[in-house]
Amino acid sequence: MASSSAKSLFTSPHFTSFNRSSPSKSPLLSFPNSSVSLNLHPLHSSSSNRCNFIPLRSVLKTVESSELEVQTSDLPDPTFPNDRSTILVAEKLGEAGLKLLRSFGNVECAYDLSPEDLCAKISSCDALIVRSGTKVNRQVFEAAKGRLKVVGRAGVGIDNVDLQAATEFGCLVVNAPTANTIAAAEHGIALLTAMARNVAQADASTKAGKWERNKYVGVSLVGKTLAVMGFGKVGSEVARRAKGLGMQVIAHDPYAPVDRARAIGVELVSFNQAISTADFISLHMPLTPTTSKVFNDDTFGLMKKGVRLINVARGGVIDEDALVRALDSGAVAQAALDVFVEEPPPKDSKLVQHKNVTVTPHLGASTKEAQEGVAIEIAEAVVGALNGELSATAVNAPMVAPEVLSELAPYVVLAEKLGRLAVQLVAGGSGIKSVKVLYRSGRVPDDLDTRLLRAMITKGIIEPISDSHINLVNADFTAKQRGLRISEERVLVDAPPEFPVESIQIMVSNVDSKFASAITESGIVAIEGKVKYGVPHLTRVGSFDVDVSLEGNLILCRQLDQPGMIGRVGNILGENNVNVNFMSVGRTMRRKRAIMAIGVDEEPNKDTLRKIGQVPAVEEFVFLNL
Ligand SMILES: NC(=O)c1ccc[n+]([C@@H]2O[C@H](COP(=O)([O-])OP(=O)(O)OC[C@H]3O[C@@H](n4cnc5c(N)ncnc54)[C@H](O)[C@@H]3O)[C@@H](O)[C@H]2O)c1
Ligand SMILES: O=C(O)[C@H](O)COP(=O)(O)O
Repeated sequence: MASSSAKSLFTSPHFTSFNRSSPSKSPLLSFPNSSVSLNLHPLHSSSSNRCNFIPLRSVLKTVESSELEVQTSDLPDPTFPNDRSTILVAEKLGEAGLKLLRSFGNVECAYDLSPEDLCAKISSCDALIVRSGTKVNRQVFEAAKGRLKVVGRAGVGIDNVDLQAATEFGCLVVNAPTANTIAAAEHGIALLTAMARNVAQADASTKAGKWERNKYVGVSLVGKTLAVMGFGKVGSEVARRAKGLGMQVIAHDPYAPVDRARAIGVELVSFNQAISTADFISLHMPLTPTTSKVFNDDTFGLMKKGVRLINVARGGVIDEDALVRALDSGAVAQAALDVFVEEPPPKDSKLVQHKNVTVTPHLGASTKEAQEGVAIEIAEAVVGALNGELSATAVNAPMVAPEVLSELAPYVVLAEKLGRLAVQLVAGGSGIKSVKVLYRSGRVPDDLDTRLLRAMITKGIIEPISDSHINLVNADFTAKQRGLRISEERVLVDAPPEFPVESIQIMVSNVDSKFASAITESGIVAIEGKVKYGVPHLTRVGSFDVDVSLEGNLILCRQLDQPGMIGRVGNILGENNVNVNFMSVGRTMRRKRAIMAIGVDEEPNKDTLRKIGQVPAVEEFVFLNL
């Protein structure tokens, strides 16, 4: 979205800045020009927020009294106002969640879409909700053409979502990590007991008219050792239940707190110790590059002969061919599997057909209770994200608590405007590589969460000079991709701690400036701002103190400090119908040099700017678009 004001700013350097000692250079940096937009929303990049804010409590209230039916294909209601968000639900979701979503936006339920159909639909959707059966890959984000703001995974595992691509496209990914924990743990225990007593095989045999009491003698659980691999939410619930069955439980999890394990009487051990001492091994780790095929020929070789394996985590943590070999050789006596590398697995899968294997079709989360819970959990997360709230279940963005978000609100505006000013002060061709941000605060550094401010500074620096749309999700990634290094320092100062930030200073090194006075004695472009009575102010430019509210646009003007300058420049602006909203003068010494900072509501035309440049005492000036 290129605005004409931004274009004229960047393509008319002669009239936007003027420097007697060093004539202005070419337009800013070498990136394409783009929009000038301001937005507090951490996900939306344009200033038009498509969603109306509805507090979640009132959404829930609406849901309770709603009569809406669940339908499998619910095209957007044409009577809905156009600015409602469109939410595509691509896999079956519990009714309570659907109702909550419908009370907020246009909901289309389209299950079993082919990858092509999903890509075709996605460019008209603001949010997408899936379970484990839909691959949300890079093609989906590309096809979304920037509209998709949030992907909601109605469950825990996010291995079917390309998080890197989501981040690059500035799309938030949220999941529903808690509502199906018990269901998955109960399914793990169901598989453990069913496998130990051959329930599935005996059931099939009996229904086939046989009576095979000797063939299906099982093994007992009491006193046996169970290794829980991955001691997270599901793993620890499985451990708790297995202890109730009289099993010895050990666990392996490199990241689990020892205290939590100790509290339920579980010993955390190494990977090798866990798999070599266990009679039963239950898998509960996520599928990641590190855990992919971690159960393979080598590791099966380390296990006790005749071990029994349960997997309700992800098929990909097991090398399935190796498991077939281990089952054939008897190294693994039995396996009970809910999840597979490919889902559904091929009909002739040797693993699925193996006589010592019990299988279910990824049913771990499939209880009525869990599905309703997951649906509500994901609907709340998606609605919250579309409303600009940062979800507690965000997977690819820093989580910022709502109270932090609200107290930082005015500083977020300040941060973006300072970033925007800093980039415009840099002379064309300089190329910004290194930016240092200094936060002065009355709070100890650990008490100041600056991730949101850093993201907004990045947005301010990059958006005016590129096509990128920056939000909290992709700010760090985009900065890195452009070779822009943003370092931060927090300094404790004597200021009231009830305000999170006293001042924000942005320093850009190794660049020329189109306004030489913005360069400090140490040769860096530096500006500083503060929030005063809730309004962002520019308080320092280079070595000059100024005080101008950051609203509208800004003219910085360096002149010889002499009487009548404010009147002269003010007159030129007034004669040309440019309204001055704020003005301040900062000087180094009486009757030496001064900087005049003038806030203007309108963008002065070229002629007006030329007239300011022609005032004899004016040494340099720059027009900056906020
Ligand atoms: N079958 C189902 O329907 C179903 C239902 C729910 C969850 N799941 C799957 O179960 C798994 C666990 O879910 P959760 O909710 O407990 O997640 P969780 O994040 O609470 O727990 C995962 C645990 O695995 C640990 N871990 C990570 N890498 C590990 C490694 N290399 N070795 C050992 N442990 C490692 C983590 O530290 C964490 O404690 C996920 O893969 C999830 O997708 C499946
Ligand atoms: O990771 C999960 O939450 C489970 O595997 C459940 O997946 P599902 O939503 O496809 O049942």
